[in-house]
Amino acid sequence: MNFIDKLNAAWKRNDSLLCVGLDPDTARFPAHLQGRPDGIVEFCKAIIDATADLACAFKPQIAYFAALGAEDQLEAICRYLRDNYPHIPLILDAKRGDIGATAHQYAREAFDRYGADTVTVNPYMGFDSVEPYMEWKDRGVIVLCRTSNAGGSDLQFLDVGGQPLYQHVARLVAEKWNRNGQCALVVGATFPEELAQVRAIVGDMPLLVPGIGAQGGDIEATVKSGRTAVGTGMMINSSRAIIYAQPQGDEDFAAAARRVAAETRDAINRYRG
Ligand SMILES: O=C(O)c1cc(=O)[nH]c(=O)n1[C@@H]1O[C@H](COP(=O)(O)O)[C@@H](O)[C@H]1O
Repeated sequence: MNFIDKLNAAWKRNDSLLCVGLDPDTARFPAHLQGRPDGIVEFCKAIIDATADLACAFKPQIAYFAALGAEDQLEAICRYLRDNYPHIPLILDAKRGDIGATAHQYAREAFDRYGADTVTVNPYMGFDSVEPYMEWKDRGVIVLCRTSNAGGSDLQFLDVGGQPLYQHVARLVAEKWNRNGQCALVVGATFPEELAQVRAIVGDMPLLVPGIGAQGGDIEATVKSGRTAVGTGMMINSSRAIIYAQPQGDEDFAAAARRVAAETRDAINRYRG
């Protein structure tokens, strides 16, 4: 099954547009997992098991692993996801961008080494820096368009021929780059008006939408701006607000993550129409 079909099935199966972000910061781990050589794997497995029926995707962020030289733990987590939850898309968040020959190696890393269903890429170097990922026709390519951070406006809002650059990127991907129907775009939940603009440009193309939760994006505005006619179309990511949810009563960290993930999924579903 290709990435788009898998995503469509996951939206339906779990009645969810929630993507659970795996950004494992060991300093924020519960005491019993700190200092353990397999601490990241155990932390992420517990989060995955606690939220898998609530999520339409999981998104590990590679920097949290690479910074610690813990790529072996990222491999183990990706394997765990593929073996136990093969119906849930695995998004590798790497945001790579480089010349074609190097991009091909990054694509091998994402798709062959980690077995990701899809990967985030940076379009700044143009089509020949993104094309190598498209050789894996059953995988997805998620192109940065309108990022969730304030500084995204520094470049993405520059006027190019009467439209902001992020709209140009949306058109380019929708009309030219998406030859195999495998592309998606990143649009931040912190900018619902731009999200609506992008949705109007790209039709039903899936959007990865980070920025609810810790970054403060408004769920109602996000869903109303980005949903498709059938009330799907988005992987709405929340990382820190879920994986570091404060336990209540005698909950453990994974139960707290499940509680917040369920609340978030339900809040999203309220506005899907
Ligand atoms: O591509 C991404 O996932 C991404 C794009 C973007 O514009 N903004 C953004 O926050 N992200 C990622 O989404 C996650 C957001 O994490 P939280 O703010 O903790 O929910 C992080 O892994 C970011 O690297």
